[in-house]
Amino acid sequence: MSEKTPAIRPAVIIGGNRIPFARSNGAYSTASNQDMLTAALDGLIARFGLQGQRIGAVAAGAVLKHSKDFNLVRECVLGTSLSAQTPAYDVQMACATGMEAIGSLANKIKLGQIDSGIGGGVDTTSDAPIAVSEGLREMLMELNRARSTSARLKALSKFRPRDLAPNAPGTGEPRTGLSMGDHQAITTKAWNITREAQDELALASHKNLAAAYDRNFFDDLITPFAGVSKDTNMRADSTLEKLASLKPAFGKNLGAEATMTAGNSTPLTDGASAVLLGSEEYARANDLPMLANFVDFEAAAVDFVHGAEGLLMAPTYAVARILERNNLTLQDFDFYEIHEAFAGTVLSTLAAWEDMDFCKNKLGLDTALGSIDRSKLNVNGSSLAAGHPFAATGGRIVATLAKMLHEKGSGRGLVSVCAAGGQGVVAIVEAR
Ligand SMILES: CC(=O)CC(=O)SCCNC(=O)CCNC(=O)[C@H](O)C(C)(C)COP(=O)(O)OP(=O)(O)OC[C@H]1O[C@@H](n2cnc3c(N)ncnc32)[C@H](O)[C@@H]1OP(=O)(O)O
Repeated sequence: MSEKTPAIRPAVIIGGNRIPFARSNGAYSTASNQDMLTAALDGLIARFGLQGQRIGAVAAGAVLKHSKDFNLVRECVLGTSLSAQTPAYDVQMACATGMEAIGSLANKIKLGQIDSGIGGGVDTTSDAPIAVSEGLREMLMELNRARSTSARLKALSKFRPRDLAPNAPGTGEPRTGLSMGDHQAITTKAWNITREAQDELALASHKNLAAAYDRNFFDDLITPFAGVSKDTNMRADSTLEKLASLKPAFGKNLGAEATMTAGNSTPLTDGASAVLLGSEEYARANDLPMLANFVDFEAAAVDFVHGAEGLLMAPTYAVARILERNNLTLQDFDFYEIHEAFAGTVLSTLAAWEDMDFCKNKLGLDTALGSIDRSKLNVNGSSLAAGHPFAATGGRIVATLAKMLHEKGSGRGLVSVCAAGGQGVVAIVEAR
């Protein structure tokens, strides 16, 4: 190490805040990304007394955003009581946005570049950006440039009624045209994941989330927003019988083998989250709690376009690499937070880690990573129950896990988040 290389120091998770997540076109149907992320930040600021503070950096993002939100996160910061001298930037890595934002801030803290940071994300599918068609855009741009009546008429003459059809974003992968659910249906079938196993995982997610609310676990992690105080997708009264009765929503071409339903898939969701990180010195100087250390994170990507791997399987690769780098085994964890994009995603991921061929031939390991103790998986519920506002999920998971580790007083947690485009980000968090 050269004399100028900065020393690596711990990045500490101080705490988090999110607004309750709401099903799309429901309670937050008139709220914008800016409204929701600002609310999540406001709650964090109030909880930790950050009013007027210049934070080292705020990093967050949204998967779906309007063009007017080109500087979304900085605009949100300006709408809060943080010092206006707080720099902010947008991050976008599909559903791994929140993880990537938090990880990049943790690295800056570790290197001594900043003392404090707020990472998170927001998304709304209720206020999804609807773009005009290419034909209408070209006509409007020409009209805008026109300097004479004849030029304006010429531009207007190019209008075609069909150009009024709007372009709304979908959950389709641009390179394959398949929805993420249809991609997962292929993977779910390839790994022989049964409908029953998916429904059981979905039910456990709802029951675990409801139990966490019942023991007031979320009291210092969530602030109400727009009259909502709990995740609106949560169904504490869901049953295996009801889940078993639902029709397939994805992989319908698989006929009797189509196992993915609205009950074992995440719903489209609106929401926002924020997590405060800092150095130990910052936390001590500001009399703030230190819940856990954000130890390390790793990203991976797979070639799903040519069918070499399932769209949402990148975390299996990232986990193999982060374990090796940290000299850990898959069993060295007290909690596993595996984002439930679909129940089939979690179960395919677990099956892959248990599979000798996959671990040897795909992950390049000597042996299988093995199985995990399922009683340590998503113990306070996950995305199937809470919902999944794409970029906000990472912040929800990191804040939840840090609090779980703090309550336990020791141990280590593994985070795994899959993302569109065949990507994934995983992380290790440790109790202090
Ligand atoms: C983005 C990334 O980078 C990576 C990722 O995370 S990938 C994941 C991205 N997310 C997605 O792709 C979203 C996928 N989800 C969807 O598109 C939609 O939610 C969906 C197509 C699955 C379902 O939509 P929908 O038809 O509107 O569902 P919804 O009406 O709520 O539910 C259908 C039925 O299931 C029932 N149901 C749903 N969940 C239930 C539960 N847990 N228990 C009991 N019943 C349930 C509902 O009550 C409803 O029943 P009825 O017909 O009797 O009223």
